[in-house]
Amino acid sequence: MHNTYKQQSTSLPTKEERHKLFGSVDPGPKYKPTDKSEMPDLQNSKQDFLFSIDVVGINNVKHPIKVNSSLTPHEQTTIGTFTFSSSVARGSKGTNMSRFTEQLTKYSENGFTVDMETLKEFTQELAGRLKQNDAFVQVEFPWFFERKGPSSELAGMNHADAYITVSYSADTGFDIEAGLTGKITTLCPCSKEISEYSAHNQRGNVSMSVELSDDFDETTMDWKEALLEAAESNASARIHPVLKRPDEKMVTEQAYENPRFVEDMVRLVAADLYEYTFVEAFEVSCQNEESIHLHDAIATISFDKRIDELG
Ligand SMILES: Nc1nc2c(ncn2[C@@H]2O[C@H](COP(=O)(O)OP(=O)(O)OP(=O)(O)O)[C@@H](O)[C@H]2O)c(=O)[nH]1
Repeated sequence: MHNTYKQQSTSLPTKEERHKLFGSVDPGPKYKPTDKSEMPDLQNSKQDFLFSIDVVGINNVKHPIKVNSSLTPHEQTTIGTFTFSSSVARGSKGTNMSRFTEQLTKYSENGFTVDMETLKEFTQELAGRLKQNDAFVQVEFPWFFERKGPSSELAGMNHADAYITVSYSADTGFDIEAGLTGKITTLCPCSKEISEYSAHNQRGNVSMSVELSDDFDETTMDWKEALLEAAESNASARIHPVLKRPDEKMVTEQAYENPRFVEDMVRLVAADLYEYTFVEAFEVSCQNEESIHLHDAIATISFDKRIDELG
């Protein structure tokens, strides 16, 4: 099969000869077992290895995933970037790293739909597969959603970067965190105030991490849409893939009517997250890519409703 696209050439040495030319050698004698049952299992050796390990595993694992969404498209295939880990006790040498990707493959056999219930099941099962009391899974993915121009209603695709983390412990159960970074337009209030005309603006990156309440039900509420709305509805303007002139005029004027400092952004988004009943604690950051500087402007607020009080 592979020969069908190869040019028949007599002017070059054969491929084997070429490999030897560049240093390949014949295999030497081999004495170590090739049967798995006869191979030493170093990572499972038991001894006092001085310290327990908090986190051991693999990251930067890219895999296709399916994501459901309240916005169009309601189902999409995107790329998940996973981190898998667990702790390892002082008396064990290491983890069994093949089991992380082995389980990912099992879940992917019929298409891996990443939602919180499935990830909880995945994480608990992973702890069992690793023979550990705990496991941790994080998946980050670009989440796509349709966005229409405000006047023309011409649609295009935007995306935000979303993540979910699930920590499982046989003793304490699950901890779930979700987050989203969405892009927005901000127009500088100072620039608007002091200038005879115009105002400089920025592309802002609003990053939100939320701890979800125990009774959060993903089947009745899409947390991705809620976080995106918290970022975009408080911005000077939303970002659009397709804008005709009437759209552009509306977006430009809307930004001028709603100027925002980076501080304004984090405070306004914090207010929305504070009002969301499904959020127990949150962190919101904004990073504005300045158009009149080479540097960015940043601000962050952290708030835990169980501990912190307003005022
Ligand atoms: N524990 C550990 N494994 C590593 C590390 N780096 C690579 N590995 C690889 O992890 C793989 C082995 O995974 P295991 O799950 O222990 O393989 P196994 O013992 O055949 O699998 P089980 O039968 O499920 O126990 C090998 O390919 C190792 O080389 C490391 O830093 N620590």
